[in-house]
Amino acid sequence: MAQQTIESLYEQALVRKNQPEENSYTNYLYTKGLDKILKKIGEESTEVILGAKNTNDELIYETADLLFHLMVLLVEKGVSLDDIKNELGSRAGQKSRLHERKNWRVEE
Ligand SMILES: N=c1c2ncn([C@@H]3O[C@H](COP(=O)(O)OP(=O)(O)OP(=O)(O)O)[C@@H](O)[C@H]3O)c2ncn1[C@@H]1O[C@H](COP(=O)(O)O)[C@@H](O)[C@H]1O
Repeated sequence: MAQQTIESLYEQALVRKNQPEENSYTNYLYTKGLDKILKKIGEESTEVILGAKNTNDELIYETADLLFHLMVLLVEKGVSLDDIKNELGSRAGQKSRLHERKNWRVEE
C-alpha cells in the first residue's frame, strides 16, 4: 500500500503555497485565508473525536484529514516541521508533571 510521510505532506503544502496551482484544494484554503483554515481544523478535530467513538477506520480517515489541514496551517503561519520536532525533542526524556496536577489519581 502506498504511504505518505508527514514530511512529504508538509512539503506538498509548502510547494502549493510557493507555486499555486489551479483547482488545488490546498490553494483554495490559502486563498480563503487563516480563519477558513482554522475553521477546518476545528471541524476535522471534531470529526476525529466522533470517528474515535465509532470505528478505527473512521478514526484513521479523519486523522489523515486533520494532519493534512494541520500541515496547511503550519505552512500558512510560517512554522516548520523542525519547529515542531524541536519542541517535541525538548520534552523527550522529561519526567511527566502529572504529580503536579490535583486529583489525578483514578478513584478506586
Ligand atoms: N491529503 C490531502 C487531503 N486530505 C483531505 N483533503 C481535502 O480536504 C477536503 C475535506 O473535505 P470536506 O468535506 O471537509 O471539505 P469540502 O466540503 O471539500 O470543502 P470546504 O469548503 O468545507 O473546505 C476534501 O476536499 C479533501 O479532498 C486533501 N487535499 C489534499 N491532500 C494532499 O495534498 C495534495 C495536493 O492537493 P491539491 O492542493 O488539491 O492539489 C494531494 O495530492 C494530497 O496528497
